[in-house]
Amino acid sequence: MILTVTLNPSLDRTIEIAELTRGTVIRAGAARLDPGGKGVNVSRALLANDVPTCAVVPYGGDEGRRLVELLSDEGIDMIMVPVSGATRSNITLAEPDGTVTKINEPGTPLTPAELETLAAAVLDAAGAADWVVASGSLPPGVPTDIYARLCRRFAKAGIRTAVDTSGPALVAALAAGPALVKPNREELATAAGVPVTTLGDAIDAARKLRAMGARTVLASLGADGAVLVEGEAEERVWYGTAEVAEPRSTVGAGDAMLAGFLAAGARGRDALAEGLAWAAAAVAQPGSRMPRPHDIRRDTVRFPPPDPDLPLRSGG
Ligand SMILES: Nc1ncnc2c1ncn2[C@@H]1O[C@H](COP(=O)(O)OP(=O)(O)O)[C@@H](O)[C@H]1O
Ligand SMILES: O=P(O)(O)OC[C@H]1O[C@](O)(COP(=O)(O)O)[C@@H](O)[C@@H]1O
Repeated sequence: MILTVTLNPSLDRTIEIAELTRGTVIRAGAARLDPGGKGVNVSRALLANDVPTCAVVPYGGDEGRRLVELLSDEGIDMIMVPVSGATRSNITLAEPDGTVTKINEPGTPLTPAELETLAAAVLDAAGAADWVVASGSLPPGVPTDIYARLCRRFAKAGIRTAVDTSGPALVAALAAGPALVKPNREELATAAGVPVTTLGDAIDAARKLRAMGARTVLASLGADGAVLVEGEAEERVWYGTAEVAEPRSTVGAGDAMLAGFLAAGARGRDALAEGLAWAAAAVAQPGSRMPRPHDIRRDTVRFPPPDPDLPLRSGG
C-alpha cells in the first residue's frame, strides 16, 4: 500500500481558453473541477491503475466538503481530517498548445492541534505502507521541517518516504535522507542553488540533491522528459522521454509520473519508463484527470543518449 499525505490539498478548476491575454475579457471554453493537491493526485493515479493506496487529507469549509465528495466519487480510500480553515481553490488556464498558467492559493493555516492530529493519523496508517508520499506545498504556518520530521520517523520504522515539494521544505527534507525526491526543473534548480538550463545541468543538480541527502532523485523536465539518478555503491543515471501527440493539460503530470514510478518498483530504467508513460498519458487528459490503464502507451517511451549540452525547453 502507498500512503499519501497532502497537507495543502485543493479544489482544482481548469478552464480552457483560446489564448491568455492580460487585461481583456476572456471567454472560456470547457471547464472542469478536480480534487487536487500533489499527494491526492498520486493516490488518484494509483487507484485508477488498481494499485492499493490511501490518502491522508485535511479538509475544511464548503470547498473541503466538495473535495471529500469528489474523492468519494472516485472511490479513494482516505483518512479525512476536519480542520477549521477552508480548503483552497487553485485555478489553471489551459491553452490549446498545451501552455498552462496556474494560480495556486497559499491555503489556510493549520493550527498546531490540527497538525498534531494529522501527524498522528499519518503515523497510525504508515505501519501498513510500503511507501509514504509526502507531497505538495505547506499551508502558511506549518513548520518547514515537517516533511523532514516525518521522513526521519518513518526511516526508523523501515518505511520509505518519497518527497515532492518545493523551496525550503524540500531543502529541509533532503537533510533527513528521503528514499526519493521528485523535483521538477525549477524545484531542482532552487534546491541545488544552480541554474538548470541543459540536461547536463539537470544531472549535476540531481547529483547535488543526492549529496544533500536524497537516496534517489527523479527529476522531471517537462516536455524534455525526466532524469533518474540512483544507486548506492555505484551511481546510475537514466534519461528518458515520452512523446505526447496532443497535450491537453500538464496539471498533475508530475504526480502521475511519481505514481507510475512507485507502482513499478521505484528503481531503474523500467520504473522510469513507467513514470514517463503515466506522465505522458496524464498530459493528454483534460484538467488533472489521471490516466487509466487503457490511456497509458508504453511504446511512446524513448531512452536517447543523455547529451549534456541538450538545452531544456520547459519544466518548471
Ligand atoms: N508538454 C509536455 N509534453 C510531454 N510530456 C510532458 C509535458 N509536460 C510534462 N510532461 C511529462 O510530465 C512529467 C512531469 O512534468 P513536469 O512539468 O516536469 O512536473 P510537474 O508537473 O511536477 O511540474 C515530465 O517529466 C514529462 O514526462
Ligand atoms: O501544493 P502546490 O505546490 O501549490 O501544488 C498544488 C497543485 O499541484 C497539483 O497537485 C498538480 O501538480 P503537478 O502539476 O506538479 O503534478 C494540483 O492538483 C494542485 O493544484
